[in-house]
Amino acid sequence: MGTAVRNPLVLGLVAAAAVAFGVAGFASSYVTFLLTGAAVTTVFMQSYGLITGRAGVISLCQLSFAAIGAWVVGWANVADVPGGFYAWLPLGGLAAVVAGLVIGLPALRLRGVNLAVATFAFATALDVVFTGIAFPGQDTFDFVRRPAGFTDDSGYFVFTVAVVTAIFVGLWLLDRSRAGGALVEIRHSERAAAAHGISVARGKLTAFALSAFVAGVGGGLMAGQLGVVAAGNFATFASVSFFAIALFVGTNNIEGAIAGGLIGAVFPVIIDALGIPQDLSALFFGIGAIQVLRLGGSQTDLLRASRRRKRQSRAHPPTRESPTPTTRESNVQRTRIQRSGGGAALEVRGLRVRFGALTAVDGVDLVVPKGHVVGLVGPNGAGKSTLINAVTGFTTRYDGTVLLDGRPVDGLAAHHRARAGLRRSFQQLRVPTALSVGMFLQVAAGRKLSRDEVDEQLALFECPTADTPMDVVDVATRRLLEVAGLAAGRPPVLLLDEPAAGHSSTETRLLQRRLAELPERFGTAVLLVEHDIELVRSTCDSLVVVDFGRVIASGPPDEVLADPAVVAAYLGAPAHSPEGNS
Ligand SMILES: Nc1ncnc2c1ncn2[C@@H]1O[C@H](COP(=O)(O)OP(=O)(O)OP(=O)(O)O)[C@@H](O)[C@H]1O
Repeated sequence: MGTAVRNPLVLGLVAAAAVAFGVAGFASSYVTFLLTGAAVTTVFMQSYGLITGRAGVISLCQLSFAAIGAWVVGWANVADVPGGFYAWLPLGGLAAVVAGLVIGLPALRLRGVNLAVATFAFATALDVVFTGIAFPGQDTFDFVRRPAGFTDDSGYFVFTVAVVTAIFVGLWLLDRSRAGGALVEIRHSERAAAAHGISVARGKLTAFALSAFVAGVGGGLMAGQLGVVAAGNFATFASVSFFAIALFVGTNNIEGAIAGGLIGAVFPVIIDALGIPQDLSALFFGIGAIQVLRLGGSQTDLLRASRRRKRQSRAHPPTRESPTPTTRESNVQRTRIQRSGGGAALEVRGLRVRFGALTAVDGVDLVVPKGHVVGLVGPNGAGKSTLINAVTGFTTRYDGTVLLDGRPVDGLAAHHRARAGLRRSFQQLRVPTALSVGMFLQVAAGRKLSRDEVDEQLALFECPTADTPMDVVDVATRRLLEVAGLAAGRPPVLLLDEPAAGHSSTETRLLQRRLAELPERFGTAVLLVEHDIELVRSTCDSLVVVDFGRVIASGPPDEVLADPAVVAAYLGAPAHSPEGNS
C-alpha cells in the first residue's frame, strides 16, 4: 500500500480525480468553462511536448491537426455516425494522423527554420481551406452532442480531464520505453541516434503521427466544449503562440504541459480584462521563446535539472569507486589478452574519401579479425575519423568496399549498418543529458536490456546507478557509459573514436581493462582510434598506422611503434619513440 502511494502514476491519477471532481462539484460555471478550455489547451501542449519537446522537431501546425480533429467530430455529429462522441473523438485523432503523415513525410528532409516555414505554410493553407468550406454544423448551429453521462459543463470538464490524464499516462509510458529514449536521442543528436541503429526518419514520422493524434483529439474536445467551432478557433497565429508557450514552459514535462494549458487559456482572458489588445500578448510569448534560446532550456527543464543537481549533491556524488590498482592491473603490458582470430569481422578494401582537392583517406586496406582489438593510430588530421565515418555510413561518398562478416554494406544507410552490427562512438561526445543512465544504456545497446543486465553492465564499468540522471554525470563517465552501452548491444564490430579523451589515469586503466575484455565478454571485435599510445599498446592485438590518409605500418603493437616511419610520422624526426608523446 505504502509503495502504491509513493508511485507517481498512482499519485497523478489521484490528483487528476481530485481536481476533476473538486472543480465539477464546487467551481462556478464560468470557472468550470475556463478550466475546461485550459484542459483542452493542455492537450494541445501535450502534442507540442511530443513533437518539439521530445523529438526536437519544430512544428507550427499543431492547431491545424486540431482543426482536422474538430472537423471530423463535427461531421460525425451531423452525419450521426454510430458510437457517439466516444467513437468520434478517436476518429478525429486518426484523421489528424493522416494529415500528420502527409506533412511529416516531406518534412523529414527539413530541419530548423526550413521545417518551421513548411509547417507554417501548411497551417496557413489549411486555415484558408477551413475558412472557405466552414465546419460541419457551423452554419446550421448543429451543436456537437457531448458523450453520454458527461453532457453538462461540469460533467464535460470531468470527461476532458480524464482524456488529458489518459494522454499523460500514455506519454509517461512512452518516456519509460526505448522508443521514448530514441526520440530524445534524435532530438539531442541525429548522428548518435543513427549510430545506435535508430531510424531518424521513422522516429520523426512517428512523433508527427502521435502528436497529430493528440492534437486531433484536442480539437475534438474543443468541438465538444464549444458545440460549434470555426476556423478562427485554430488560426495560424494561435498555433505559433502556443508553440512559443510550449517552448518557454517545456511541455514535454507534465507540469509544463499543465502550466502551458493554463497560460494558453487564462492569459488571453487576463489580457482582455486589462484592456490590452490580444495581438500584443504574442509579444510576451515571443519574449519567452527568446528566453529559452538564451538559457538553453525551457523553464521546467531548467527547474528539473537544478532540482536533480541539488538532490545529487545532498546524496553521494555519482563518482565511480576508484579501483585500487593491483600489481596486475597496473602492469599495462599484461592487460592484452592473447587470442587467435576467426576470420574478418570487418574488412575495408581500397577505401578512398575526398573532400574537394583533399584526399583524406587514400586507398586504405584494413582487417579487424573476429575476437581482436585493432588499434588505428596516426597523427592529427591523418584521416582516422574520416575512415570511421565512411565505414559506418556517416560519409556516404567514398570509393572502395566495406565488408561486415564478408558481406558488403556500402549500399546501407548509417542506421542500417548499425543494426547490421557495425556500431560506433564519436570523438565529440553525443550523449543525451535528458535521459537517465539506465535509459541511455538501453538506447545505446540498441536492444531491450533486462534490469539485471543494465545493473551488471553499470557495475562492470563502475558507473553510477541506472536511475541517475545523465546531466549529473561527469563527462569522462559519460564516455565510459557510451562504451558500456554500445558493448551491451553485443555488436560484432565496434569502432571507438578516442574513448579515453578527457579520462584520468584511473579511468583510463579501467577502460583499458574493459576494452581488452570486449571480444571475450561480448563477442565484439574492436577498431580503436586513440591517441593514448600506452592504452593502445596495452589493449590492441595489432595496430594500423595512418598518415596523410595512407597506411604506413601495420602489425603487432611493439613492432609497429618501433617502426622508424611511425616515429617520424608522429614526431617529424626519426630520433624518438611515439611512446608517451600522445
Ligand atoms: N567534412 C570535411 N570537409 C573537408 N575536410 C575535412 C572534413 N572532415 C575532415 N576533413 C579533413 O580531412 C583530414 C582528415 O581529418 P580527420 O578528422 O579524419 O583526421 P583524424 O586523423 O581523425 O584527426 P584527429 O586525430 O585530430 O581527430 C583533415 O585534413 C581534415 O581537415
